[in-house]
Amino acid sequence: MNNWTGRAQKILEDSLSVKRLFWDKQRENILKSAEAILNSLKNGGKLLIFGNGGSAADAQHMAAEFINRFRLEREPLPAIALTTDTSILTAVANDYDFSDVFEKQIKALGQPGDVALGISTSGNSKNVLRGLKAAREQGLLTIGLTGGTGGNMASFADILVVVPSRETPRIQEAHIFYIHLVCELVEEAIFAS
Ligand SMILES: O=C(CO)[C@@H](O)[C@H](O)[C@H](O)[C@H](O)COP(=O)(O)O
Ligand SMILES: [Zn+2]
Repeated sequence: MNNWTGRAQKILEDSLSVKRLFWDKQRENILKSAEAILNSLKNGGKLLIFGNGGSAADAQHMAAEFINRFRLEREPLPAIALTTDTSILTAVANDYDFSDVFEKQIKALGQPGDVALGISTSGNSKNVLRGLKAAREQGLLTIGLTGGTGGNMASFADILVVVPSRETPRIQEAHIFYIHLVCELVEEAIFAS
């Protein structure tokens, strides 16, 4: 049998310390971005979320929490993951380029006052950067959820939320903490009496 206990323990410790460091170093940006989402929703805006691979799953996960419910019984909140319609994704990628898949949807669906949340651990996925750029040009508030150096996301994000790690899986584990934290804070602010 493999002796995985030590290795698993190390992965756990790394994951915990990245999350702790994330909170310690990025508290201000985390809370500022949650407030921006809250203000948008309170004023009739919506949240558009996008990313690749694990971050596409995170985008869908977050949209589901907003539309269905998180911890409170309450009315749905408007959020759309731009990662789910395979007809749109394949048509745009096939006819144009994969780097256009989020930009086109932002142009079609984004309204001034909405929030665009682009998720990329490297901060360098072209389609995510193009989505954020289009969102900014269209008057949306842009949030970049990233890791490491933040890559090129700083150029297109009004608020940059950076997980201080260079390990994609550890960054993603902190991203899901961020997503649940934002859902919980926003839901309580709107619905808890
Ligand atoms: O979940 C993982 C790795 O943990 C992968 O699916 C990962 O998300 C994909 O390789 C993405 O394409 C990486 O893109 P990005 O985070 O650099 O924007
Ligand atoms: Zn992953």
